[in-house]
Amino acid sequence: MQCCCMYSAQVYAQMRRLYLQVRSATPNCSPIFFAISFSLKINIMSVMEPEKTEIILKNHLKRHELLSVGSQAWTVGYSTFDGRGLFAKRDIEAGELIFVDYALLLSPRNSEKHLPLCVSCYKDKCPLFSCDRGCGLPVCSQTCEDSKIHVEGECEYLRKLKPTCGSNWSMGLLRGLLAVRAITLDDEQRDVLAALQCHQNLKSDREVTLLRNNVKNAPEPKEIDLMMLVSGIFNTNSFETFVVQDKDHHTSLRGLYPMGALINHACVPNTRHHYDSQQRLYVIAVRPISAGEEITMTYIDLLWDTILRRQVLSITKNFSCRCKRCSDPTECGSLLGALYCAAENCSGILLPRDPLNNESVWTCNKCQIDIKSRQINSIRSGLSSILHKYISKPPRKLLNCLQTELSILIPPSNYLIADIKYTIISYFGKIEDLQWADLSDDELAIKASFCEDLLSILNTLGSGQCRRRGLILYELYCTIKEQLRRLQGKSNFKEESLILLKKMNIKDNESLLNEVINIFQNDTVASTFLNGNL
Ligand SMILES: C[S@@+](CC[C@H](N)C(=O)[O-])C[C@H]1O[C@@H](n2cnc3c(N)ncnc32)[C@H](O)[C@@H]1O
Repeated sequence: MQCCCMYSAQVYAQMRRLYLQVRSATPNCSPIFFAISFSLKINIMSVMEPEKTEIILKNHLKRHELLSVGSQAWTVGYSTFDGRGLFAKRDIEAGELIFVDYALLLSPRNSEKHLPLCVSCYKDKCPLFSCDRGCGLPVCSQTCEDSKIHVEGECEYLRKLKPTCGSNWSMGLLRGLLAVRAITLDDEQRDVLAALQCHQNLKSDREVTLLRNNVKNAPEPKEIDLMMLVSGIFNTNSFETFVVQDKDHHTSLRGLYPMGALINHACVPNTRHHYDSQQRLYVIAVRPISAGEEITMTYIDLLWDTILRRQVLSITKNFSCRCKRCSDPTECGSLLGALYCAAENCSGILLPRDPLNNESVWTCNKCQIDIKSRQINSIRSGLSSILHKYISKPPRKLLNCLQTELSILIPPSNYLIADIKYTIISYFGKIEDLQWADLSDDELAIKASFCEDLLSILNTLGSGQCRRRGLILYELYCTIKEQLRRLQGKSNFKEESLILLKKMNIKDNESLLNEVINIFQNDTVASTFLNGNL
């Protein structure tokens, strides 16, 4: 879902900004807010029963000729997480495609940051003009203006409402497009919509207001009800999807995928997902899944610690995660949340006694001292603000801070350290002034060792063939390729290459690339950064 990983330096920087915003915003959230959300109970009464849901989902897939894809290894059932979920009907192998889903609704994101773009092809790097029919939306070509989906959908409805923008196109209408598209769904599509969960407090009038502010005739009350319902369903279930424009550029959209919307979140999920060029959603097993096991995906970042993951899920998705990883103080042995013990001369680490309780004390594994949650929160806020100061520094400076100050303050297993390592591997060899030729041999070795550290965290978590593994493996592959290239002129090239690969515990570099290719097959976004390797 929001996991949504992209991989250009520019997009990574955007992700970081969002991440830091969330991170700095969460400590200020009222404890009452968390108390309310943490007391949410399993509510199986408010959702459609599994059997009926499954019939509707199958009809939806049939309509888009996707029912036979993936040999129907799934079924719908009640979940121990909340409501319904998808379950394996038989054993599923690692790497197996479980299903392909078609978006019931696609919409541009409603913030100006992601706009403007053409409402038909979703491209944003082309000149946009107002649709000649007078609907007030931007298009980029005659073909886009005449596309059936546009003409018979939002264009016709908007003209009835009489847009106020005259012969121009309107940013407000573009931002509120989801509300308009909700109205254009046919009966069968509305049946699918009715099968999806809607958190009442995730309903938003944002799109409706944008629409009303930009038309002469207000939508009817029952239309507004439907628009509000769709906003709630979207905010409960939507995925971030992408339209690839060129190697370095893709536009971000929101998509409602009925099958995807039935998958619950786990902090170590058993699937990964990606999109093809028609924004169809592919869900693939990252490890073997046994018959009867729930099929899960992650809505957020695997490398975050429990406190951050649960806070973000609570704020953005309105539920409190109680998965296996969240319930384990060591996070499956990864120690991503560990903090240094503050007691004098103690080299132990602090971990929560009960990670599902926000008020839990934290205990040192050496001196057994107990630290109250209030103190833990202030240590975390302090570390976040220190990191905030460092994270905008140029990557070489950041590396220096990591090796000096930060490594004294934060245990090596902590997610903040993992996060900085990920930032460094994303920049070294990839951005201006830090191209491969600019990196010293030592810097190459550091990048390789950071890749190994991050892969080791993922192995400890048991996250299988996930996308993040693919991204890190690709960085490792490129780094080793450059290291081998530098050895080429040497007389003892063969021996030194073997020593290098042995040190990394790798048979040959091409096997890394093969694993990357395996993970990213058919993934349109990944193919843009894999430089023709797919
Ligand atoms: C995309 S829907 C998943 C399907 C949903 N359970 C249903 O019955 O339609 C997301 C919602 O499912 C619930 N959910 C998903 N993962 C969960 C988890 N790990 N723990 C608790 N609730 C979860 C939350 O209510 C969340 O807002």
